Amino acid sequence: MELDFVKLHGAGNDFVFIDDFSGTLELTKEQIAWLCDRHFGIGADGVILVRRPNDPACAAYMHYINSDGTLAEMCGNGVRCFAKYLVDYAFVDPGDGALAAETLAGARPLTFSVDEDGKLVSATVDMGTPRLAPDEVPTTLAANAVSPYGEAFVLDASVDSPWGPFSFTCVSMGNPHAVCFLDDMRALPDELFADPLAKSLDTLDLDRVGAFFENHPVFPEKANIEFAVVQSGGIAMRVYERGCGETLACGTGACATGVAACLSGRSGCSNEVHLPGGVLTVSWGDDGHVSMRGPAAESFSGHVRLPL
Ligand SMILES: N[C@H](CCC[C@H](N)C(=O)O)C(=O)O
Repeated sequence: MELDFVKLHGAGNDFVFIDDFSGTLELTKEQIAWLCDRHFGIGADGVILVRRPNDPACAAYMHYINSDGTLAEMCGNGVRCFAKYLVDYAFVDPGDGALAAETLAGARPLTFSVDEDGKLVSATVDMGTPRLAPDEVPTTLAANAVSPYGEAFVLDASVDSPWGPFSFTCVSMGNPHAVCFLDDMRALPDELFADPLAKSLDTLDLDRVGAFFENHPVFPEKANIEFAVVQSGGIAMRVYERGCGETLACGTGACATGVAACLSGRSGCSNEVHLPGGVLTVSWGDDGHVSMRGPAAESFSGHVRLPL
């Protein structure tokens, strides 16, 4: 099988885009894994197929697949890159300044800005309303708090691990997220840090602790695991993504973390989220919707012959 592709990223969270408007492309898990392989393939956190929308109000349907071949309901950085693909490759007029993307989690309206060549540079996405009820995340952890909207939710609930207990606040942005605020890293065991004398979010061994909780039974559909520190200048965050491992950024994860920080009283409801790949601005508005703003960039395009 031979394919044309375009490689794009949002704050370093990167994707292989393939035009599948005919809706005929079926890729196996092995082919997805090969496309995402950073040594033998193109290299990406996921694959996004651009398909004809079911909702006529939407410009196109974004079919997002994690690098392990599993489907995900929503992808925030992916939506901004999706908008860039649609604008830059003439599916949408750059002058429109707005479009709606259809996803498995529903339509996601967005506005975008373009450069002097009419190429999209950033987008602000309406990420919808966070779902907090345990059965909507989903998690088997019991609700222990009530949100300002009267929703029972899981706040800083302790889950044990080989390295002691970690506390999670659970939020769905269409996909499941568990946010752990590292309020006191000194309490964590030295073995979890590359430099025990300088315990920090940056030196936390995410491949061990993230993988453990991604697959924990309290998350029946697995979960994206965020570790965050609320600081005066915003929220620092790293993410171990369901079906991908650590990524440089996660849009839905940044939204979930902003919502969790607000719900827990650690911050207000508008935050700059600082990730290894860049900064995303998230706001949980009075209308209950979360707005996410951030960049989108094209790395390269090409043609590939899949070996499988
Ligand atoms: N990186 C994506 C999230 C992908 C979520 C996926 N890993 C899942 O299984 O939910 C984002 O920017 O929102």
